Amino acid sequence: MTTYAIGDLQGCQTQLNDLLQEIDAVAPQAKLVFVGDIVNRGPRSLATLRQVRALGTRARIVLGNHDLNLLAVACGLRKPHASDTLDDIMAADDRDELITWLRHQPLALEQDGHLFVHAGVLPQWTAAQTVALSCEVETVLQGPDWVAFLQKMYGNEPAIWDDRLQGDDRLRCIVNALTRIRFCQADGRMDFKAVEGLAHTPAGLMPWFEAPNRRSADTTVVFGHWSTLGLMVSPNVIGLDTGCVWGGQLTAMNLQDRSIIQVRCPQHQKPGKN
Ligand SMILES: Nc1ncnc2c1ncn2[C@@H]1O[C@H](COP(=O)(O)OP(=O)(O)OP(=O)(O)OP(=O)(O)OC[C@H]2O[C@@H](n3cnc4c(N)ncnc43)[C@H](O)[C@@H]2O)[C@@H](O)[C@H]1O
Repeated sequence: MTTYAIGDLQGCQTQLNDLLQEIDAVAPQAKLVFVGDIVNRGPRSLATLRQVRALGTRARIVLGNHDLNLLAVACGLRKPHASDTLDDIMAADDRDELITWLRHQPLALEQDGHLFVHAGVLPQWTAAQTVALSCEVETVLQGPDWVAFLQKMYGNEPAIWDDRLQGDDRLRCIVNALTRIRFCQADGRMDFKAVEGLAHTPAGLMPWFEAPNRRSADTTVVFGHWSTLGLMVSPNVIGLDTGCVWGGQLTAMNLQDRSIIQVRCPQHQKPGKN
C-alpha cells in the first residue's frame, strides 16, 4: 500500500485539494499522513480541518504547535494572535466536534517503518519511546483535564530531557520536542529562538536530527514545522514543511519510492510579521 506523507497545510485548503487530485491521479488508494499544523495562518482553516477529518481512515495526522494553539484558543485559554486565522472554526456549527476530534489525534505515530512527528525527536529517545511519550500527552489531552493541561503546557522549561521528569514538566518537555524543536545543543537541550534555516545555525546549536548518538536514527523520521529548512531528504530524515502559507509549496512524498508531488501556493502571510 502506497503512503504519502504531507507537509504543513496551515489552512491552505485550495492547495490541499489540488494536491489530493494529483495524488489520486497516480495512487487513488494511497494512505495519507499529515505531519501537523493542519490549521492557522492560511485562509481556510475550517475547510482544511473538515476535509482532513472527512478523509476518515485513509488519513492519519500528528498534532502541530498551531493545532495545539487552536485547542487553547477554542477552550478560551489563549486569545488569538493577530496572525491567527481561526475565526471560521470558532464560529462553526461543528466546532465542538472538530475540536474533540483534533484533541484525540496523536503527537507521534509509527507506520510502515517511519516515525511521524510535527517538529522533532530528542536524542535520548528511541522511536518506540517517542511514541510511548506521545501517548502520555495524548492520555491527558483526551481526558477530562485537557484544559488544565493546556494551561500548563506553555513555557520553554525544562529544555532538556530527563527520564525522571514528572507531571507538568514532563509533559511540557515532550510537547515542546514533538511540536516546537528545530535546533538543540549536543546534549539535546532545546533552543526555542532560532527559526532560520541551516545556513544560519547559531553557534553551539545543531538541527535536532544531527544531535550525536540520536537513538531514533535507526528509523526514518518524517516531520514538518521548519519552513525555513524547506524540503529535507536524507536516508533517515524527511522534512516536508515547504512553507505553503509563506508563498512556498505544499509537498507530499510517496514514502515507498520517495517521489515528490508539490503544489505552488500564493503568499498568505509575510515572514517576520507574525
Ligand atoms: N508549548 C507551547 N509553547 C509555546 N507556543 C506553543 C506551544 N504549543 C503551541 N504553541 C503555539 O505555537 C504557535 C506558533 O508559535 P510561533 O512562536 O509563532 O511559532 P514559529 O515556530 O515561529 O512559527 P511556525 O510554527 O508557524 O513555523 P514556520 O517554520 O512556518 O515559521 C517560522 C518562522 O520562519 C519565518 N519565515 C517563514 N518563511 C520565511 C522566509 N521565506 N524567509 C524568512 N523567514 C521566513 C516566519 O516569519 C516565522 O517566524 C503559537 O500560536 C503558540 O500558541
